[in-house]
Amino acid sequence: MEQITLNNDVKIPQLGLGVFQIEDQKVLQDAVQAAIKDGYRHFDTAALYRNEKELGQVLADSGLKRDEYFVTSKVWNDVTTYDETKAAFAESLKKLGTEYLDLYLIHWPTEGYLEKWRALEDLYEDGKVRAIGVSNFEKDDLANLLTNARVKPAVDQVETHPYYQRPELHQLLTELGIAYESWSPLGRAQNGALQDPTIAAIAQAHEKSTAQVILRWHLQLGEIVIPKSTHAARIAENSAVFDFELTPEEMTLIAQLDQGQAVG
Ligand SMILES: NC(=O)C1=CN([C@@H]2O[C@H](COP(=O)(O)OP(=O)(O)OC[C@H]3O[C@@H](n4cnc5c(N)ncnc54)[C@H](OP(=O)(O)O)[C@@H]3O)[C@@H](O)[C@H]2O)C=CC1
Ligand SMILES: O=C1CO[C@H](CO)[C@@H](O)[C@@H]1O
Repeated sequence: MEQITLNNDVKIPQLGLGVFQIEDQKVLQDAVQAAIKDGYRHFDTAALYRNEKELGQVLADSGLKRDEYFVTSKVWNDVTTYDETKAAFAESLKKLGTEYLDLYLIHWPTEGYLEKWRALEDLYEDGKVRAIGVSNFEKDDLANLLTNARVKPAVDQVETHPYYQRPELHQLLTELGIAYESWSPLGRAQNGALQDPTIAAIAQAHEKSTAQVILRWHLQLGEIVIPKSTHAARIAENSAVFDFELTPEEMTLIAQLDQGQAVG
């Protein structure tokens, strides 16, 4: 699995498994076990997803050593103070059954996010989390955070797919040295991108699926991606994206599909 080096030198596998909406223990177990077999070593959860305990259990039973996989969790919007953030982090660690997180994110820039960031900075400086970052932060939120931060976020996890490409945010994060992580990278399979004729033609040329072309496009833009699936065949398909390359012309054709349309 390819890795990206974050701005604090921590390495993150560029592709991971998102586990939003996988709450059933058996379904989660099957998905994560299938992913591990296919080489996934990066798992993206959140307090909101109500599956940290189940994910922690599968990882603990996987036979992988703790430093062989990367786990992200996120502090939800109902947490608004420094102390609540520390408590939420401790709760996530306990549920995940681990002594540290690889990446902890502020899920949305809602009430108290500067105070929440101070708690994340302290957790980071205490060695409880290897990298800290944000999610769903736009230009103004980032500017405000950076004015007040001691530690620069390592990552901004934001919605991105071919019909919602966000080139300006991409450029800004590149300039700031903050890694771009894409959520709903397949447009949640809801917006038609998986059936797009331009993407289908590119897929046919490479003997790949449209999902693989979309994920490859994200990877070639330097993004971290966390597609979600509960189906073993799709989990395998989504990880088989490191053995082909889109041409500059194909990247341009996909760039032209942007509609500025979010799904989340
Ligand atoms: N920070 C944030 O605010 C947010 C973060 N996230 C994170 O991002 C992850 C991914 O985003 P998500 O919203 O789940 O959307 P995705 O873009 O990953 O799409 C998931 C959907 O696509 C389907 N799918 C997956 N692979 C394929 C394939 N190869 N072919 C056809 N269909 C496929 C899945 O179905 P099936 O499972 O049936 O295979 C599911 O319905 C989440 O799990 C979560 O970790 C998501 C939303 C917000
Ligand atoms: O992580 C998340 C999963 O999706 C939800 C609905 O789009 C988001 O609100 C949330 O941020």
